[in-house]
This record gives sequence, structure tokens and C-alpha cells, in this order.
Amino acid sequence: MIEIQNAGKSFKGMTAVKDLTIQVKKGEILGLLGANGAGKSTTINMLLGFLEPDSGKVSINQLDTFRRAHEVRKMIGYIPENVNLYPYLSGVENLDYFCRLAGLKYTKAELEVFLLGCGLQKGAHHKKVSGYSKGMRQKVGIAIAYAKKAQVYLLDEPASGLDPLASNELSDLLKKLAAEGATIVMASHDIFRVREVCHRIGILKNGCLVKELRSEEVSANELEKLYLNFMQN
Ligand SMILES: Nc1ncnc2c1ncn2[C@@H]1O[C@H](COP(=O)(O)OP(=O)(O)OP(=O)(O)O)[C@@H](O)[C@H]1O
Repeated sequence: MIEIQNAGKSFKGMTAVKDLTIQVKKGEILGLLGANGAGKSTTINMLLGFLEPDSGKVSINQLDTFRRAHEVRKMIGYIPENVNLYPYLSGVENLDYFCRLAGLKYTKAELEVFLLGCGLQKGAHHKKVSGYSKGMRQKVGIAIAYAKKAQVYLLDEPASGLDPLASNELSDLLKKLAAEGATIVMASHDIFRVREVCHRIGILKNGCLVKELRSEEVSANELEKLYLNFMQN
């Protein structure tokens, strides 16, 4: 369970996140929408324990994400917009390498099951990652988190630059992970994708949560109107 309670963060006197309170339960997907500079990445960086909030509390499973960063990060899978992998290693070799770094050793067959479970087709498993599309690299990134048995997935702009099919596959994968009990936060500019994949949506503006709603409460068009209204006023 993710708990952000009245968290604030400024950089050189400039507010990035202000009095932010959000909870995300096990099995839930929260989408964070907001314009450039709204505070989405700062929120994710506080959850990752890279940034200490100036005020308030940020915790995952009741552990302070900054003070207990080492323990907290073991529970987290972080998937940035561009997943960094070793280009001259295959998908299986990358997964094996990152699992070993985390102290986990799996057989080749087990690694392949993780990759398949995250949607990477068998034919790609032993090909060099340098030839992978962005969507394929993302699947490996998620497989790394999955193999680490991450309880929390934090995704920053995951659908950006993905073609509709890859983006749709990513949505299905996130829904599957949530159904298995993962807690997921996804920062995005993609209103339609967020509406489609997330259970709840938070709209950030100038570091403040200006609106929180359940996806089922609005159609994609209504969400877009609502979002634009907040951005313009
Ligand atoms: N390390 C930093 N040093 C100084 N200012 C920062 C730093 N990180 C973020 N900021 C500022 O904090 C504010 C919020 O930035 P943040 O990156 O969290 O927004 P965002 O919603 O993720 O934006 P984007 O959609 O462009 O990624 C911005 O004004 C940004 O310039």
C-alpha cells in the first residue's frame, strides 16, 4: 500500500509538489495526469526514495521511502519511459543479469516464463536487445520487476512513443499485474490510456492534486474535457 500524506517538495524555493495526499491500495492502479512540470516525476522520485519530502510523509507498506529506501526499493519495480538494458545481451541474458544483481538466480526456463508472462514472444528471447522495439524493452523491464516479485510498480510515461498495439499490450499487462495484487502508479500524458488502464486518476497542476476520480465515473471524452478545463483555468 502506497501512502503519501501531505507531502511537499520544493527545489530552490520553487514548489514542485504541494500538500499531496494520495493512497493506492494493493491491486489498484493509479494514474497521475498533469502538464509538463506538474510534479508527476517528483512524486515518483519521492516514492522511489530518491527525494526526501520537505514536509509530510511518503511510505510504502508503512516504510518511509526515503529513510528506509534500501528495503523499500526491494519491493519496487521502476519502469522509466526508456528502459535501460544492455544492448549486446539478449532479453534472457538481461533478465538473468538484473536478477543476479538483486541476488536472485533463476533457470533459463524460469527466465523465459517471466518474459513470456510479460508478453515478450519466445522468438525474441535470445535476440540481442539492440534490435528490440521500445515496447519489447519495456516488457523486459517489467519482467525484471516481476521476477524480483515487486509489490509496487512505478511507471513514468510508460506509453509514450509506443504504437497502439504495444500500448494496448502494456495496458493488459498492467491490469494482469494489478489483478495478481500489485500496486501500480503510472504517470502519463495519455488521457485515454490512463482512463482505460487505471482504476483511479489524479490530476496534478502546479504540484497540487486538483482532482481525484475513479475511471468508471467518466468517459474518455469527459475526462479530456475535465483535464483541459483544469489546465486552462
Ligand atoms: N532536481 C530538480 N531540480 C530543480 N527543479 C526540479 C528538479 N526536479 C523537478 N524540478 C522542478 O519541479 C517541477 C515539477 O517537475 P516534475 O519533473 O516533477 O514534473 P512532471 O509532471 O514530471 O513533468 P513532465 O511531464 O515534464 O515530466 C518543475 O518545475 C521542475 O522544473
